[in-house]
Amino acid sequence: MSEPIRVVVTGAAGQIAYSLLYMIAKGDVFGPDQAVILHLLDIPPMMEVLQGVVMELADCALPLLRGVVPTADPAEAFKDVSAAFLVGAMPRKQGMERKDLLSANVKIFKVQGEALNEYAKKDVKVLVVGNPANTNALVCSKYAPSIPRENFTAMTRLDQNRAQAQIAAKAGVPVNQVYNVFIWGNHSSTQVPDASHAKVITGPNTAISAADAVKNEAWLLAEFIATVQKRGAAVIAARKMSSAMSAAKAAADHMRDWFRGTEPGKYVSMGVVSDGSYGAPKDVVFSFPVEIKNGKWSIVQGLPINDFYQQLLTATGKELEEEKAEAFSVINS
Ligand SMILES: NC(=O)c1ccc[n+]([C@@H]2O[C@H](COP(=O)([O-])OP(=O)(O)OC[C@H]3O[C@@H](n4cnc5c(N)ncnc54)[C@H](O)[C@@H]3O)[C@@H](O)[C@H]2O)c1
Ligand SMILES: O=C(O)C[C@H](O)C(=O)O
Repeated sequence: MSEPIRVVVTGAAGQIAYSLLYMIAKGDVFGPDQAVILHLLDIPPMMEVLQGVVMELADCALPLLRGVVPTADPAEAFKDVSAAFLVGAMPRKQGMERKDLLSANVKIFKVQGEALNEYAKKDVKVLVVGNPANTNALVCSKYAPSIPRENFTAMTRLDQNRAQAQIAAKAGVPVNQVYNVFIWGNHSSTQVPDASHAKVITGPNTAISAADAVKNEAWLLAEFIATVQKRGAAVIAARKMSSAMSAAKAAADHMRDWFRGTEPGKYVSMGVVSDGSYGAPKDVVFSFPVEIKNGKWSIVQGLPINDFYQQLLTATGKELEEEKAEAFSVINS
């Protein structure tokens, strides 16, 4: 058993954290041999609620959990952390787009970027979940210049998981038989769920394309894309609250793969600071298919993209550039 690592979860008294903390503390993310000390950040009015979460974590009697630090102080929360789940932010309500949260949330990520810069380990891996996640991740990275930009990522894994589940249901196979469906661009309704490279496992050493498995190309190009793009809104309409259990699972998947790597030939979606690959605008946080080895992600290069998807990629990239401009005008106002 190695030394415990310190992991911060912000918004620790909120909905997503309620599921996520358990997954981290029981070893789903950093593995069964990695002990953790959880730092729980929330705002001062939530400290009493947070005490209830602390009690429940103790009552789970989890052997990997070696300490819990509940706090409203970013300096204490980010001190010496190796991983940061930035969840704390306002969720959208029915009828809103995620970018409508920019003015409420973006300043949180400036403050937390500064705190990461000052107090976290220099190799900290940061996952931004709070919406609008891509642009918040970009802001956070800008205010943490001493930490490499590739250490700041935004969550599009929930969209990928949704896409995988849709294809599995349509093909009539368990979800783990579907791979290489991924998400391009923004975690917004312009995101591009792309099944054109997806495969469905049909036997011990055989796989076919998702198109052959679902036998319905028109569905893959229209209803599938729209369902995944609008799934967050559909959950809000039904639950009257935004997704939480599935968001926590996706955050755990994202950080697990980042720390522990991806299987050869199997790609995952991550919002990362764009280098302009596939014609995406540079210097926005854009979701790409990535492979991960030794704790480092790299964008999968050379995938053929047809005109249909290329146009969608251009639109989601444009939205990210607009969000970026708005975010910095809010911060500078
Ligand atoms: N990227 C994704 O796929 C995805 C999925 C689901 C939800 N989200 C987003 O995640 C965020 C959190 O959702 P939730 O359902 O847990 O919301 P929630 O309202 O249940 O919890 C948010 C928590 O954050 C806390 N908080 C607010 N400001 C803070 C700050 N400055 N520092 C620390 N904590 C702070 C709040 O007090 C609250 O306890 C929302 O922005 C939501 O839209 C993103
Ligand atoms: O849709 C939302 O506002 C929450 C989250 O981003 C989601 O995709 O479920």
